[in-house]
Amino acid sequence: MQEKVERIRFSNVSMQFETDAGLLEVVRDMSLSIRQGEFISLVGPSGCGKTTLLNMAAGFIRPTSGSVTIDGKEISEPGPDRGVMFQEYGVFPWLTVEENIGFGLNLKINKHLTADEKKRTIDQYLDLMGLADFRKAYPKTLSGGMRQRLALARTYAVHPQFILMDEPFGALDAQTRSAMHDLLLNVLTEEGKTVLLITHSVEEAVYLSSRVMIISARPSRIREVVDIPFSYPRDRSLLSTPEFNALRSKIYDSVMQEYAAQEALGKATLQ
Ligand SMILES: Nc1ncnc2c1ncn2[C@@H]1O[C@H](COP(=O)(O)OP(=O)(O)OP(=O)(O)O)[C@@H](O)[C@H]1O
Repeated sequence: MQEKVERIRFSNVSMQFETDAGLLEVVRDMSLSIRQGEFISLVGPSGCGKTTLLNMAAGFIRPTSGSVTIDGKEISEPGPDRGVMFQEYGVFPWLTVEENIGFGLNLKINKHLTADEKKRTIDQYLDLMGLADFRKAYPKTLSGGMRQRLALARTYAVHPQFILMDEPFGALDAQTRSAMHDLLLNVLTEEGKTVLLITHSVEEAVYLSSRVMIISARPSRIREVVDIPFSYPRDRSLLSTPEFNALRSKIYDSVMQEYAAQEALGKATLQ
């Protein structure tokens, strides 16, 4: 099999934050690489530094030491090659559905697009996400699942090469969450994106990812990288196979050990 090219690389990354209680060491000497077309999930205890890592890849913050690069070039700021999606704040409440999808298309970076091309892209994503009947609606009138579909459409419409997602489905009910997983997998299979996802759901991580990285308690390092051997496209029948359940249990056990370590750390800090 041909080796896929490396796109994002964390090299010996450390991160410390100044806090009222002193210096907080969040990430210690972490190295990891993400290859073209991979779907990587980060799982680990709350507060271990997952969002901090994603923020570095997004270009929102820079590490205290070490480097984070895309195609060998140091990331120094956010860029249109990276679409970022959070649990909340994924959509602008003051814009309609179609204006939200069109937002990124109207930025300076896309000034080469004609009005016709923008409209076609907006229509395409309205259809793909099942939002065509709501194009003039404002986000507050949509359900949680529809808002997340809109956030996904907005992220996708500008065709980023990388999708960085921080617990994007955390607030959704189980059914909507499942529907979003399958929608995401469909779109990804069509467009071959490289994805970094943070999730607290081990099942979600195993179902969606090609590799799952288990992050340790603080100061975080990579405890384990688990290859997920199931081919794409995937469907929900995978969830009831013994292979899926074995991987889920194995990862869950590792994550729970790190949760216990993080909790002990919290108690030690409180003493
Ligand atoms: N700008 C900052 N200044 C000070 N401390 C920070 C800052 N950003 C993050 N932290 C601290 O760094 C630690 C890691 O935070 P981070 O949000 O990366 O964790 P996480 O693994 O994503 O957590 P969760 O799973 O709960 O979202 C936390 O203790 C947090 O309080």
